[in-house]
Amino acid sequence: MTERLPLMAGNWKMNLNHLEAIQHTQKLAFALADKDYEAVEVAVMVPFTDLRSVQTLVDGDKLKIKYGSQDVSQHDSGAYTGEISGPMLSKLKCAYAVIGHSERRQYHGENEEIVNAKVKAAYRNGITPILCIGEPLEIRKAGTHVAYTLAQLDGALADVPASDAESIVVAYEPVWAIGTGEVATPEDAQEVCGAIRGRLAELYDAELAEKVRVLYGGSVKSSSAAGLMAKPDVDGALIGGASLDADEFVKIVRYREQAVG
Ligand SMILES: O=C[C@H](O)COP(=O)(O)O
Repeated sequence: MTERLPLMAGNWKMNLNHLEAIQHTQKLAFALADKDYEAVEVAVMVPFTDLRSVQTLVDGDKLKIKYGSQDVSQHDSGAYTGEISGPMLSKLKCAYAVIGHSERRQYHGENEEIVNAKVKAAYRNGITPILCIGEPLEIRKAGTHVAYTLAQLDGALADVPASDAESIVVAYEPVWAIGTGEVATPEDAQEVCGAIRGRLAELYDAELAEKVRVLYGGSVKSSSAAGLMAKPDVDGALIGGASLDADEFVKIVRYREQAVG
């Protein structure tokens, strides 16, 4: 079985201006030790306006923390006012781009076709997508959450070759758990993360599916991280609110030191 290095990715959402971003990243860099990075990959997904500041810090101080954007345009250049392209992000050495976050789907009308085009734009520019999928509350209540989430996965990966898909990060983020304080149980997370891995094996092959990291996101805190991470198909977390508190984020990175609760 492939060893998957867990990924703890903070999604700052629309928080922290570039000065605050510098302060926050320095705090993380100061708190995290080499041994933390050996056990876990640590990343921050920051607002576009913070990227240059974070890049300068990471490059200048040779920090091991990775960074990326929260979106990417499906187009590489042109008359798309307000958009930020893959080549721009790759010039800033972004390792990752969050794609298809439920807030983008809800507030910016991103559908499967757009998400699929954005996944391809990221790969075209050497950026690894953190693809977000997950069901809203009414779908969970109807009991069709696995099928719903897998359909989102199918749509996002349409015509994406295995040579690209093998590096994708998939984040299962049930919408009802995002920013609500209502974290999914480890069993809920495992059910869908396991199904995602199963579908990757069907779409590609078992070897690829074993390599891909599947994260859970939705109200993750240091008190819930260890329990989620104990599940075999949960390979990390996409952390919103708790990633804005450096001490709490570091505790999540060090989930192995926390009780399984
Ligand atoms: O991308 C992160 C998720 O939307 C989770 O956010 P949250 O941890 O604030 O619930």
